[in-house]
Amino acid sequence: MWRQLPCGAAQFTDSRVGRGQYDRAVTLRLYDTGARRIRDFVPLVPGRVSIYLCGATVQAAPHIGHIRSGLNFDILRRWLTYRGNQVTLVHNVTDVDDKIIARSAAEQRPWWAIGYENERAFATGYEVLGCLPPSNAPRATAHVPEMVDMMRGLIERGHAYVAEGNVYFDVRSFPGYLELSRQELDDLRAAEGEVEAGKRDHRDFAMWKAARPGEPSWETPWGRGRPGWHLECSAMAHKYLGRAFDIHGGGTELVFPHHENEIAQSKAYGDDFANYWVHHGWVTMSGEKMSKSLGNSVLVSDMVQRWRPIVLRYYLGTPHYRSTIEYGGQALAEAEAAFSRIEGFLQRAADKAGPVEPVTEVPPAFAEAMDDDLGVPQALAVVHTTVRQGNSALTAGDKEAAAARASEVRAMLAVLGLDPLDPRWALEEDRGGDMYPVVDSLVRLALEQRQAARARKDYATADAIRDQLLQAGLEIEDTPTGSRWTRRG
Ligand SMILES: Nc1ncnc2c1ncn2[C@@H]1O[C@H](COP(=O)(O)OP(=O)(O)OP(=O)(O)O)[C@@H](O)[C@H]1O
Ligand SMILES: [Zn+2]
Repeated sequence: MWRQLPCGAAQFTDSRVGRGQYDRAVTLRLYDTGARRIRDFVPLVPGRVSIYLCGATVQAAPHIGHIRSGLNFDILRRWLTYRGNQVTLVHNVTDVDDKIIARSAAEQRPWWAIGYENERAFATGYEVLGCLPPSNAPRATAHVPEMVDMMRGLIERGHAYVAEGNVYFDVRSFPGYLELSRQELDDLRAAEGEVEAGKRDHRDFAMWKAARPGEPSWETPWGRGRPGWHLECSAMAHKYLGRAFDIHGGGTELVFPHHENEIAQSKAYGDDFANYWVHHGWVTMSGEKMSKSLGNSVLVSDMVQRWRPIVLRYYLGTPHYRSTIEYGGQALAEAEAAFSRIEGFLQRAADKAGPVEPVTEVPPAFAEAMDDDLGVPQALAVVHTTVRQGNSALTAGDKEAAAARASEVRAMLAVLGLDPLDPRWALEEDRGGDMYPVVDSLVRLALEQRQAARARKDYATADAIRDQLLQAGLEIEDTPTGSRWTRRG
């Protein structure tokens, strides 16, 4: 069952991941799409970092690509917090758009019911995978007055015009248009799709769409209508983060047109807008972007039935944020095996040396990797090296060294949101009720016995164990890295 988790379970406190002191020195370097290079990250206000992340269009439940987006920024946020910054993260919800309206008509259900149902599914998806809740998750439809203010300002300054109840942005009025994506206005073709009424130039874009019968609409000085996608982000970033903020993020496909159009609106309105543009790579399937509209979605709700959420987080959160993740079971099995090695060490260290708390400072090599454009793969290599050192210490009977390594591993994992001893992961047990961990350890025991029977070529016993597990309603999958179990059906 895909269960709603208890409210407030994921309340964020700085102390959970951030114990480092902010020393006003630049440590983090980030790839900025605007500059096309890695830049030193200097927040506008020392010790405070403001981030706007383009969020979900809530026409369907989240696939793992959507959650990767939230996860990448969750790790960035945790690292900035560790470095002593107070981070404000705004992650918007697009709760009205063409696809939501089309679905509402097809299913004969209110547009707002579809939006809210999926908004909850997104929030649960992020939470189940251990993302800290954003500082705010504003909905587009709750910010029509702010959008009207922005449109009024842009019309007064000659950057926008009204035509047949639509409000368009005049792209030729803003000289900086297309600087982010480095395109030439002359090369720009009209967007495909329906022709929009009253446009002066085919490249102008709609900020506001005139009402159509049967569709949701809001009152404006120019008649009833509904927001265009780009306007909501400019208006909400302005409202919650002010005239200028540090980082604007989203997937690479948003660079054009969405982020170009946001920049045009906000800057023409008088805002300085974002100081850094951070775009992440996709989760793909057969090389294509996983996408609700392409129908190649792997839903988070399905995935957590087959994989532990912490393993999914490891799988989705540890490749570099600018890389592509081609979805596949083999990589997931490898992620599970790699994560189990870390967990196994922490467990053995606790058995031998007693429970340990995370150290205050992560090892310097880990910090260096994280500072280098959020180099999570390199940082993770430091985790694995530390695990190996810890295992050697255990073998040598050096409890003190093993405990020290375990403390370091926990501190590094906390920054990545992957500390299995963090109470938040106890929520995982909700997947199968309170008995999940008990069942899991019993089934693992049975699988180990089956493995031992196979190793001594006692295939009758191995098969009997497998049959018993199948009869109990479990599915057993043999992978190169070991056997896994899931519940059937
Ligand atoms: N396959 C993917 N991999 C990584 N990030 C993705 C993927 N699909 C969407 N995102 C990101 O998720 C966030 C929310 O996206 P949104 O709901 O607008 O999805 P979308 O791109 O319209 O998805 P879809 O194509 O599935 O409808 C955006 O930052 C977007 O870049
Ligand atoms: Zn946006």
